[in-house]
Amino acid sequence: MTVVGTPAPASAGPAETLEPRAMTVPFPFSPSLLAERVAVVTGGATGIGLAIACALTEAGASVVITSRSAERLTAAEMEVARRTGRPVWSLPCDVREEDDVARLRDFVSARCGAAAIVVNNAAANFRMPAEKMTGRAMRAVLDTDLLGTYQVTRAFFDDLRSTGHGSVLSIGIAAVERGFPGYSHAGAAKAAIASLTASWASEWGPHGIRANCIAPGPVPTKGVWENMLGQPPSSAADAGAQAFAQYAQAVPLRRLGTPQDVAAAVVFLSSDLAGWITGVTLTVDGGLNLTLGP
Ligand SMILES: CCC/C=C/C(=O)SCCNC(=O)CCNC(=O)[C@H](O)C(C)(C)COP(=O)([O-])OP(=O)([O-])OC[C@H]1O[C@@H](n2cnc3c(N)ncnc32)[C@H](O)[C@@H]1OP(=O)([O-])[O-]
Ligand SMILES: NC(=O)C1=CN([C@@H]2O[C@H](COP(=O)(O)OP(=O)(O)OC[C@H]3O[C@@H](n4cnc5c(N)ncnc54)[C@H](OP(=O)(O)O)[C@@H]3O)[C@@H](O)[C@H]2O)C=CC1
Repeated sequence: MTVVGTPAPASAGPAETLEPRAMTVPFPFSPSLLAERVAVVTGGATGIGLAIACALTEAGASVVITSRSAERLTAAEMEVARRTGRPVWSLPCDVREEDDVARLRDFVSARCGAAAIVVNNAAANFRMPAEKMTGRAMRAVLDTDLLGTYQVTRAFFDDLRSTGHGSVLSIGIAAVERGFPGYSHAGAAKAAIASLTASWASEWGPHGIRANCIAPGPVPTKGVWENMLGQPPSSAADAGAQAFAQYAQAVPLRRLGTPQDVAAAVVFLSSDLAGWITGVTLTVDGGLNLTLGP
């Protein structure tokens, strides 16, 4: 059984070993909480998406993960099985490509049945000053984060409705209404995702589909290190690691987030425990947004 905040395995790379740990508590949900439910997690082979796939699996769901890399997906299948003792299924899919997304829907349906839970976690990012932002750069991120989220969710609409308890969860970013300096493309995409979520919640509530957004604060995954900060640090003495350690002191709860912090919120919001919660953006950031002023 995995736990929330499970320490990284001995084989983990430097980025994982430097990840700050949550308080270690037993997996808090019943293993039958999501029994008979089928879940799809985009970007589910790494970082936060992998933790979400593990947590949904542990809560009893049948989970399909997807990303562009077949290699990473195969490794993730093994990792989920190792951590949970249960299988997941995977299919490469670029969320920007409509044909890929249609294949994904057919694959999920054939292997597991109608999806009741869709987690839009796939995203792309790179630092670029706003005045240098080309149309191609803007589109690369909007297509992945925003169009991908819309496209995947819409493809599964009939499935979500047919289950009678559909749940869409999209991963945003905490305090996005303040902008995202250096990443204006990702900030715009994530802000739009919060609006999409509210529209879906209103339009699809009568169909029994809930739609919510989770907005994490900083979670030092390998993806963040590689795409936003350069190479992962080689040791805790590395300047990047030191900067993160300092950043953690600004957080009221005095630590950065872990993928498991976000995954626990996903399991709760996906389940009937949250059966009357829809259209919300839940911030998961240790209180960091409270320090940013009015
Ligand atoms: C607090 C933290 C919050 C959030 C965290 C995360 O999201 S973590 C998630 C982190 N995970 C990830 O990010 C996942 C991995 N990321 C990726 O796969 C890529 O970043 C991608 C999907 C954006 C590439 O999309 P693609 O194959 O369509 O790209 P392309 O090659 O066709 O280029 C299109 C245009 O984009 C530009 N441009 C592109 N890349 C860079 C760059 N590195 N550098 C600079 N610029 C870049 C470039 O201008 C190019 O136009 P040009 O100059 O040719 O006219
Ligand atoms: N870590 C953090 O501090 C924060 C993260 N977030 C959000 O959390 C989510 C997960 O981030 P994190 O785990 O840190 O980073 P990762 O880089 O580990 O996760 C991003 C995932 O998206 C997948 N992906 C990227 N582009 C595509 C695409 N076109 N089609 C399908 N899959 C794609 C990647 O897989 P592949 O390359 O194989 O396609 C990767 O698995 C993202 O939505 C991110 O914006 C939000 C706030 C803070």
